[in-house]
Amino acid sequence: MLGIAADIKTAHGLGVEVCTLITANTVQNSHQLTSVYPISVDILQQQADILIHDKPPSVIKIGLLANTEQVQWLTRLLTRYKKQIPDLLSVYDPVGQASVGGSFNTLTLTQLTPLLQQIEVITPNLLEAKALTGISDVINIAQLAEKIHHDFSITSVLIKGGHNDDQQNCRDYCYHQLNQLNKAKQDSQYPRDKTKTAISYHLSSNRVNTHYNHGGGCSFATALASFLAQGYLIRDAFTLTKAFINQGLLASEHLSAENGHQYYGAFDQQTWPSTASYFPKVIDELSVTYQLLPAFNSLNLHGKKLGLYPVIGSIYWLKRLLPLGLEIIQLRIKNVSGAALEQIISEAIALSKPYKTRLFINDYWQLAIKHGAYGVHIGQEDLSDANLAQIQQAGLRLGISTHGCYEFLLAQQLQPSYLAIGAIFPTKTKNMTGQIQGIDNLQQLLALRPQPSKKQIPVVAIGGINITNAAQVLATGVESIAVVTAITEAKEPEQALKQLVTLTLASY
Ligand SMILES: Cc1ncc(COP(=O)(O)OP(=O)(O)O)c(N)n1
Ligand SMILES: Cc1nc(C(=O)O)sc1CCOP(=O)(O)O
Ligand SMILES: [Mg+2]
Repeated sequence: MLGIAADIKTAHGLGVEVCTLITANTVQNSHQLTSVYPISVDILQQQADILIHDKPPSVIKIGLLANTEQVQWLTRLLTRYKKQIPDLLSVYDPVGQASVGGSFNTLTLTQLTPLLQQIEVITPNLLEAKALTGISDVINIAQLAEKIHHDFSITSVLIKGGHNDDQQNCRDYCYHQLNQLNKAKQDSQYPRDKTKTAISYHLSSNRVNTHYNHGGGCSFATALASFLAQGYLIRDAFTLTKAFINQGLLASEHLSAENGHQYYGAFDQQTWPSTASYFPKVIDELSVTYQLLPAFNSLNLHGKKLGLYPVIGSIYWLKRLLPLGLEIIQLRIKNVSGAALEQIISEAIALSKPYKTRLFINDYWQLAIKHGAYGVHIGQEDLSDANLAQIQQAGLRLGISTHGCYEFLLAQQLQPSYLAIGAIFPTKTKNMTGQIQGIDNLQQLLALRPQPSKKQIPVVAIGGINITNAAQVLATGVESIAVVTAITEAKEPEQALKQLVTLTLASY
């Protein structure tokens, strides 16, 4: 393995246990690589055999492979491990050329192919992507990524932007085939557009001017493997990885400048990236479509707090809750369509008019516009079908569901009236498999908002919240908690609502 120190520092910085198998001793510094001394596959086999008895890996990150014997050995090893550990993921950083010049190996594509066919995630830079495809003249990232996926059946192809021409921005690209990743955590919500079999997007950040980037490629792949090992979905793992890399590069920017960018130094692996400014801009179909859309109207709270946000499924519940003086309620109708649906929505909107309560309609944005609702709540699955420009022009407020940092950053760019984060805890109201955030993730996502001095979009937490755990959720600083069953299935709903309102107000 190349960059063994970088790998260990990265994984430990991110709270992941790591075992390393060294495939070669290299003679290199940050200026040059002079020799590579491969380790025999006999030794590697013995190490793998003994380590697997300690603890099975959840992710294997592969870096330098020095010769064909090692490639063949690893191909056999991965084939065997995958039978033993069905959820095992492998991340391959196709190390070939050293960033400081010189080659680590002379492997051909034909020799590498059987191994590539065992890989789930690959992280080439532009030069490596060209070598993997045999395309030397085209700089169409999408074409390169799709060819890598197609030729080797690799589920996720992440092409790093470090070698691109753009001097201002470093744009990394992800092509992700929608089948089994992350195997361990099936994602019930994705893709937004259910007809798609693959998604692609860019993550873009300002280019950082530092020469302290030696080992950055290893750190990228190991950070990605570390986030995947912790159960993050690929889009969130990739976003966190980009933030981790930005954080490390920015940490050395001043050192590099101080020495006049004269020599190279080691990439500075740090810990969990928790500052909003390290996180990239998400560029996908949705952000491109709506890049010029103005911000949605705010909730006009005039210093008041949003408080408890009941999400209810009938006119019966609406009539029961409207007189209770809440700032916000959502009507979430499921399994009704046609005229009956329109009747319910129009009646709900009419019923809410005499009250100060802001009524949001879930999903049915056209009916919400038609009948003049205060706002509409749109989930990730509905985002590609909804016409956000129409909602905005009609003056309706918009709430968007998010589950993880990729969706949160993207939704934040759309400047809705509020953002929802869920599911905080397991819930029986909706299938949220693979999307349970917990308190830690909620806190991490809240840190992705702009500094309090800038305009912050209110955040609502949802999913499995009840009287027992509400205080814990509110302690994170969310503006509101949204609940379904904590009210609708309570023995005494008004009493439960009152308790939740008290807890919410006490948290401000
Ligand atoms: C406040 C709030 N947050 C999230 C949701 C979930 O919306 P969505 O993802 O569209 O799922 P459904 O509610 O439509 O099943 C919500 N409704 N409200
Ligand atoms: C409707 C819904 N959306 C969620 C999300 O995370 O987007 S969680 C959820 C269910 C909320 O119901 P309860 O309060 O009964 O757990
Ligand atoms: Mg919805």
